[in-house]
Amino acid sequence: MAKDVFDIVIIGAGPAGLFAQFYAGLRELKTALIESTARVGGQITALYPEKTILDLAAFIGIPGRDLVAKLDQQAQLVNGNTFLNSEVTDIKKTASEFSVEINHHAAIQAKSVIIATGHGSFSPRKIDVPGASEAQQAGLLAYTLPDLSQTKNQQFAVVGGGNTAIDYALELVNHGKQVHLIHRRDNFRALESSMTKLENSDLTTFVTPKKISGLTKQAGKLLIQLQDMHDDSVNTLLVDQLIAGYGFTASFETIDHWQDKPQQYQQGFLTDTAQMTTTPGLFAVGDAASHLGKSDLIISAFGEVPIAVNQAVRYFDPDRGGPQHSTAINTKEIFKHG
Ligand SMILES: Cc1cc2nc3c(=O)[nH]c(=O)nc-3n(C[C@H](O)[C@H](O)[C@H](O)COP(=O)(O)OP(=O)(O)OC[C@H]3O[C@@H](n4cnc5c(N)ncnc54)[C@H](O)[C@@H]3O)c2cc1C
Repeated sequence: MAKDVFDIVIIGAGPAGLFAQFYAGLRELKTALIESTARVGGQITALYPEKTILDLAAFIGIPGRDLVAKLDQQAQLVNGNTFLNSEVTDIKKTASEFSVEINHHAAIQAKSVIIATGHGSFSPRKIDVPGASEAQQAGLLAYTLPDLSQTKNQQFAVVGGGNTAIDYALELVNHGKQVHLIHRRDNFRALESSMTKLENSDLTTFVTPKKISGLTKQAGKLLIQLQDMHDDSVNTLLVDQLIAGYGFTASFETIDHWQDKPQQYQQGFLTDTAQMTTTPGLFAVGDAASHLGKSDLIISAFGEVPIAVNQAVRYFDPDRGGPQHSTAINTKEIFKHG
């Protein structure tokens, strides 16, 4: 990771963090967007990508995944650095800067920080069966997709019945991989068009209604014991890798260990009208920001972002002035591809 000092480090790439990166780009700020998971979109990506969001100004309903795609596309118009699989494990304030620790080792320096962590870091729901931790250590069980360019002629199993599992299975099929989709029920709770694609693909085998009862390493592969949900009969399946797609849970545990953690209020950090927390230079937006009357809605996050970014500039560069209206911005100068 670069040793430069960023103008703003944005923690969390949910809707608030993604929009913050774009807006900060409009102000030509040097930003790093740090996200603990492998994917952007926060709660929308993790919990409800297929739901139609109805309460956003100007959209007569937009599916969650389409909103995330648009936010991501917009953030990529400007210069900004994005680091996925990177959890902020500590924040320390020095005399003039913030030191933001990533994954317990590397630290980056910033003049200001915007916390957009929602209700905490997402971590995958784990499989709790005999042999699971040994299989994970051996690289035969994973909770996110592997680098698919490195996998040739491999057989995968995906377990789970919701969006996460279906997204993983579809991604594998789209890369030409054989997928055994294991679920304890015959029905899946996922986007219909994704299910249709999987059902129409020769690469998918549905293994239902079955639950995994054990995992065993066998000559570099993984032997999955499967128990039938109707008659309890057991059979096995041998694959190169099992990907568990049980979804994610959010936790404040990591944030609770930050050294310069600002004062908390309800489920977030107490913010003033400048979106500043109780630590000067440390701002919060979206679900991570809390004050009397706050609504945890995407539209509220979008409104808080310009306030936080503009006040961050005022914090580290009081003479700079601004902001200007976006109509006065020369996109040829600011957008990466004019
Ligand atoms: C089922 C459901 C339906 C909803 N429907 C609607 C709706 O219709 N309309 C609406 O307006 N709102 C809706 N919401 C609420 C909306 O999703 C949230 O208000 C919104 O996601 C908040 O965005 P955010 O960017 O602040 O946080 P999040 O979306 O929570 O994103 C936070 C990101 O920060 C990351 N992160 C956390 N801690 C760290 C760390 N230490 N280091 C690095 N990264 C970290 C997380 O992994 C996550 O990606 C719904 C919520 C749920 C659960």
